[in-house]
Amino acid sequence: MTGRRPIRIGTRGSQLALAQASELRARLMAAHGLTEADFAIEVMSTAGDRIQDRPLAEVGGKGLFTFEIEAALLDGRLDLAVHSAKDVATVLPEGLHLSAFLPREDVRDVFIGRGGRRLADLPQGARIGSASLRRQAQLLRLRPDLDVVNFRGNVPSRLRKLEAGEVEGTLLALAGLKRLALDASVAGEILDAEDFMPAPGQGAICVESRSGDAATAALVGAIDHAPTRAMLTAERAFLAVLDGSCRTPIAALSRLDGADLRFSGMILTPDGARAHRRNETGPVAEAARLGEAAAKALLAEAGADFFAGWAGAHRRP
Ligand SMILES: NCc1[nH]cc(CCC(=O)O)c1CC(=O)O
Repeated sequence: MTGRRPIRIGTRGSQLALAQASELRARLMAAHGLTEADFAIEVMSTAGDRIQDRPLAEVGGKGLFTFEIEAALLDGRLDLAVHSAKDVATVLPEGLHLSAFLPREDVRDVFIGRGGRRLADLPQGARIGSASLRRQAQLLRLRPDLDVVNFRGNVPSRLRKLEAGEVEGTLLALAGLKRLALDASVAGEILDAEDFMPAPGQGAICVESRSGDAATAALVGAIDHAPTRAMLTAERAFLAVLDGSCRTPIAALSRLDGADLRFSGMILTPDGARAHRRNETGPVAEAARLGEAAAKALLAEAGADFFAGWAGAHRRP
């Protein structure tokens, strides 16, 4: 690649985003015999980074962490962008596609209690910080007495706020802690993914690029991880059906079992009082259909009144 302009990778500037960009670069270097000098990591600020004082739900979740980066891709200022798959909207801007998925990290959430406290040991009414409606709903389902308050900021700043006593506990994705090498030092309670379901896409990193850019597609296609792509295809199809219909908490879980994909999807009311879950199993090749089928079944099962009461509550990552 010597003599060519560097491959420009767009990313947000959080520590987690930079760790993800480094991971992508390392995989591309290994696959193609490239060096760091062949890449330029372009750090970009997004609306999601700048708006810290309001719940994401109020701001409107879709594309909040990706819009500026996608505009730079479309303008040709970037060759590719790296995102947490969880933050990527189901409908991409015209002209962009997800050209690769990296091997998925752990999908589970971790409860981090002040002083190492576990969820079951929290006092009545304890204040828990989370900006995620999905986590709020599942937490309240287990512990309706808890007081869930909005809690924004990147992973290290949330951990600092917890330590400072702003809240008694918080929930984070284990994947993020691992990528920041914080999983060993942060005493957390790893929650079983069956009992406390992850967000669609949680723990996966995806690469976005221009649909017509064959050179970039070939470059990143070499590191595309087929099992992760299959799981994400089911989860994003599930989300795509529900996104247009509701703004309630949404959780999903895919497991690969030989040639089969076992998909579970769940919708809840934000207070956790009602929840519907649906499982669909079928060939990996039908991943999208499994996710869609689960979503349609849930829409039918939950009924219009399930969604009506929560029209003002937006989905949050
Ligand atoms: N909503 C922000 C966000 N997007 C991706 C991750 C974590 C890493 C991942 O799920 O891949 C996080 C932080 C968190 O939920 O703890």
